[in-house]
Amino acid sequence: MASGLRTLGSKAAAALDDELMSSGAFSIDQLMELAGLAVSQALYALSPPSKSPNVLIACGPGNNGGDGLVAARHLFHFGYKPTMYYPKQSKNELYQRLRTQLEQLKVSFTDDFPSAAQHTDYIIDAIFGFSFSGEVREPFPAVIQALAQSKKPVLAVDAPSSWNIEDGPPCDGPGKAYQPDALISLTAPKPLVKWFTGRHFVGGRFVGKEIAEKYGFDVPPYRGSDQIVEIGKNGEKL
Ligand SMILES: NC(=O)C1=CN([C@@H]2O[C@H](COP(=O)(O)OP(=O)(O)OC[C@H]3O[C@@H](n4cnc5c(N)ncnc54)[C@H](O)[C@@H]3O)[C@@H](O)[C@H]2O)[C@H](O)CC1
Ligand SMILES: [K+]
Repeated sequence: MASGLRTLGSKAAAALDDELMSSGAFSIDQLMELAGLAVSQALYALSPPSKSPNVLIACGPGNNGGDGLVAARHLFHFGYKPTMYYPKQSKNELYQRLRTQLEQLKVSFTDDFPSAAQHTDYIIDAIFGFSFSGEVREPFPAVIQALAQSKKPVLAVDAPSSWNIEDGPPCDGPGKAYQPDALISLTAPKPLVKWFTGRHFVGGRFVGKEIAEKYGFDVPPYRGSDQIVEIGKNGEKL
């Protein structure tokens, strides 16, 4: 309860996703679009394009990476210049379409994350979310290392990548010293927020009170038409 809001563990988050996409009648495209839009709005709240025009977005192989691809498109339209690092690309049609949409906007892709990280203004970590487990596999250890050592601010999507969803930062390895500047939790904070010390947003506005109660978390106190809400250490709206 470090954020003051009740949290959602990794198994419950996956079960909720399944329910939203079965009896809830949502498609993954819809959920990912709202999640990615919320990520882009969190970055805008943290640092508008006039302050940090260049954004490097690291995307992993799953839906966390998909949120990063969607966020990049919105950020482009907000006036940022996104650069993508997306080393393990899924053959799934949804991800291919998200990539094509970026290519049509002439968004650039890089293979060298550590070098790109030195020449950007802001970094988005969309590598792993609530389905991450175990030790970080190649090619991501060097990326986590670069995130941990980054002098540029980092916004993590749903989880600081390499952190255990329930137990927080790993005891050793490249993620041990990783503490991003900001985090956007999607739908609800995960238990790892207990170890997180930066600015905390919640987004992914697609769940009503009834479902939230069933899964034991709170619908965040969104204001008006906002897709995100910043949460203080005691759960208050900032
Ligand atoms: N309801 C919501 O809030 C929604 C959130 N979304 C986002 O989806 C992710 C969860 O997505 P999922 O595809 O289940 O998993 P991940 O992206 O977290 O990762 C899976 C991916 O990573 C690989 N992997 C796992 N462990 C490791 C490891 N140790 N080393 C290397 N690779 C690893 C695994 O093989 C998979 O390929 C959630 O966090 C939100 O960001 C949805 O967009 C919308 C609904
Ligand atoms: K992440």
